[in-house]
Amino acid sequence: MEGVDHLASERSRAQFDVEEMKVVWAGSRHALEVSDRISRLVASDPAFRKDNRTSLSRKELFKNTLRKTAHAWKRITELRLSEEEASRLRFYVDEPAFTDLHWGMFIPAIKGQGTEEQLQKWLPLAYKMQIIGCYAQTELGHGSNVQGLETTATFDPQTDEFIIHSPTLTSSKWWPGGLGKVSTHAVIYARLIIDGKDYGVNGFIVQLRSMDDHLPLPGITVGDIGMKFGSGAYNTMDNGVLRFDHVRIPRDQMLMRVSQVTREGKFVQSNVPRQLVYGTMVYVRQTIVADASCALSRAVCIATRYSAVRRQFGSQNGGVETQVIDYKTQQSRLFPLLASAYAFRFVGEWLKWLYTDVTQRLQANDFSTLPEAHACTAGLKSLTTSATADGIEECRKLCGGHGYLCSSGLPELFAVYVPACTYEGDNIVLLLQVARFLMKTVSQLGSGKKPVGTTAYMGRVDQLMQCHCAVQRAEDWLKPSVILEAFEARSARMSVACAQNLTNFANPEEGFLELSADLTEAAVAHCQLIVVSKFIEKLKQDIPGKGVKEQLEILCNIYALFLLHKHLGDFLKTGCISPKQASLANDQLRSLYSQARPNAIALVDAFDYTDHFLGSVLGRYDGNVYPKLYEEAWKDPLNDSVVPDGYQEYIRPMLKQQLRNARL
Ligand SMILES: CCCCCCCC/C=C\CCCCCCCCCCC/C=C/C(=O)SCCNC(=O)CCNC(=O)[C@H](O)C(C)(C)COP(=O)(O)OP(=O)(O)OC[C@H]1O[C@@H](n2cnc3c(N)ncnc32)[C@H](O)[C@@H]1OP(=O)(O)O
Ligand SMILES: Cc1cc2nc3c(=O)[nH]c(=O)nc-3n(C[C@H](O)[C@H](O)[C@H](O)COP(=O)(O)OP(=O)(O)OC[C@H]3O[C@@H](n4cnc5c(N)ncnc54)[C@H](O)[C@@H]3O)c2cc1C
Repeated sequence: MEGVDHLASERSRAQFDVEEMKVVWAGSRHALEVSDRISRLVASDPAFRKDNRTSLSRKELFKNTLRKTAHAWKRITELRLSEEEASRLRFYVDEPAFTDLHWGMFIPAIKGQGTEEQLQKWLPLAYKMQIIGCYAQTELGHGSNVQGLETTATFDPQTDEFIIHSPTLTSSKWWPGGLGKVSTHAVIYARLIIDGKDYGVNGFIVQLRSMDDHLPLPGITVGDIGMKFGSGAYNTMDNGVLRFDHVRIPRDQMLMRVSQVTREGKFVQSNVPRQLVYGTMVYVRQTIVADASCALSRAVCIATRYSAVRRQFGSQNGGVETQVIDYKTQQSRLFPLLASAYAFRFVGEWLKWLYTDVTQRLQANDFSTLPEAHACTAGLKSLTTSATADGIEECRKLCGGHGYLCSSGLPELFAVYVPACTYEGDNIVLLLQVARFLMKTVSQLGSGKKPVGTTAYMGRVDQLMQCHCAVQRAEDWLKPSVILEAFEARSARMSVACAQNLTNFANPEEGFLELSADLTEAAVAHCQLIVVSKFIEKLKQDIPGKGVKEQLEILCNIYALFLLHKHLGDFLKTGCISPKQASLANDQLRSLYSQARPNAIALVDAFDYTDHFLGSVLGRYDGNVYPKLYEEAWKDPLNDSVVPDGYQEYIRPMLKQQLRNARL
């Protein structure tokens, strides 16, 4: 029935103020106003229609994306949208495009690694989109191992130029988004060679295409790398391949904030750490954490609404069947994901603060917090994207068969999201970076150097190695101090165990390789502690609105106790809790699910997603699922004709043949 809210009775059961929860989710009243206004602007503009994506060919899909980005840019300039509004518009348009790399990596790379003069020259052009850029780091042969890149930038003192060259097939740039068909420029990463000496990987601005006719410049071969996972999905993006044949660029197109090459060909290292060449990745990893909460909340919103609509079994005497959301198994799969979406939101907010803080310090030549910023962005990027990709797939299963239909929105969401586990650093490679940081922290404990920031708890290692969990009743698991101590003890004990095992190897690098699987588990434990502790910190803030804080407390406890249940092996093996305490945690978790149940629909309404953005028949706000699913099926191009194309050629002859055989 059109216009009827099938989820109204669910909404009436909510025990908190949904409008105030929307403010908490958005981050502020102002952010909610902007987000709400822009989401409606996008949803009401037919140019941003997206329900036909999965049936378009690659060429149509790509052209459609070009049309949408041009329209988006027109609206941004016509309406004079602020950076915040423009970025919300990009979010609600919900389509990966070359503009992501232009705004998200090309501009930040120049900003972070360029000198003042370089910023003044390139940024105005890029901001007005008079040039379009991408971030070309990865090559066919090397992605994770940035130090292994092969593209060369050889200084020619005669002409004051660099010669950019791809010496091997494996040195071809491979993957950069926006490179294949659109970008006119790129920040490319290449080995700096002066007078035969290799000075390692640096960034260079290179023009790729003519500004007159868009043709590649001499010496440049560029194209798209081909179809990717899923229909629609990330295929709106022109991930590209690029080869250089001795392409010359002026010397001042090397990004020279970190290192410089003088007119005489002298290499000069600034007083900033070399690692700043990797700065753009730190920036993007931080944005990816915030984005994880968006992708996960979207899947959870669909699965929660559908779970309240869907009924199976349990009918007594012809009465209504049970809503599947009332099954404890459904709750134990769904509610931890709901809690994770909120947890990732808050850790994302905190990470943004950390990133801003480290950037300000870098500007003042204080590099002390850079290793922590790298470890946190790498680790949390890894943790949140892995959990989100798995969570989206779990939401698909939570929707049963209908979740497999493209009209559920979940297959495309998964296909677009899952490369986040790989891009901006493979998740395992990034966890190993965290592990390195943790091992360094543990090794310095005896030196009197006090760990700070997210590793401050390691400073209490003696106490954490011996403490006994105080839980005696299930309710004790609701105390933040109890949860924190259990997570800190588990993380400290796992790191210390790894550090002790490493001492059994004569060569520490060999030991690190041999123990790398254990090390990634220690890194996960540390990152989970960060997420739990930031959720707990969030709850210490003043949070207005009837029942809002109480609901967040329930979600925080679900998140922590769900992790404890999932990683019980770690907690028991390290002796942080006893089997009896584990079973009390489980009892508490079941009780928390019951408390979350009446609020589930309102908790996903608080994400404030429009039906346009959700793009899901199952997740519709009004819960009117069945008529819409039925309607949607008839829109499939296969249903354009009752008898399919191909009947005459393939089906009819087969049927006739069977008939002839039967007569013989
Ligand atoms: C609709 C139209 C709208 C119109 C427009 C509207 C406006 C829109 C506005 C906004 C839109 C914005 C949208 C943004 C969206 C962004 C989209 C993102 C899409 C993502 C696409 C993907 C891109 C990529 O993938 S780029 C390539 C990424 N590559 C990697 O991540 C490679 C991974 N490898 C590495 O990072 C490193 O090599 C390493 C970490 C593995 C290190 O390797 P290793 O060799 O061991 O170490 P080494 O290099 O020797 O380093 C030694 C020490 O340095 C430390 N270190 C390493 N990395 C860092 C770092 N990043 N920072 C600081 N320190 C670092 C390392 O720990 C070592 O330290 P130690 O103390 O010596 O141990
Ligand atoms: C959709 C998408 C968009 C992208 N966009 C861009 C872009 O715009 N610009 C750009 O420059 N790049 C881009 N990339 C490339 C991306 O950054 C790399 O693919 C990524 O960094 C992983 O590197 P790799 O492909 O070399 O993986 P590999 O390193 O080859 O990984 C293969 C396997 O080896 C394992 N492995 C590797 N090293 C280690 C180790 N030291 N220890 C243990 N295991 C290890 C990994 O865990 C993985 O299982 C994009 C990639 C994708 C998928």
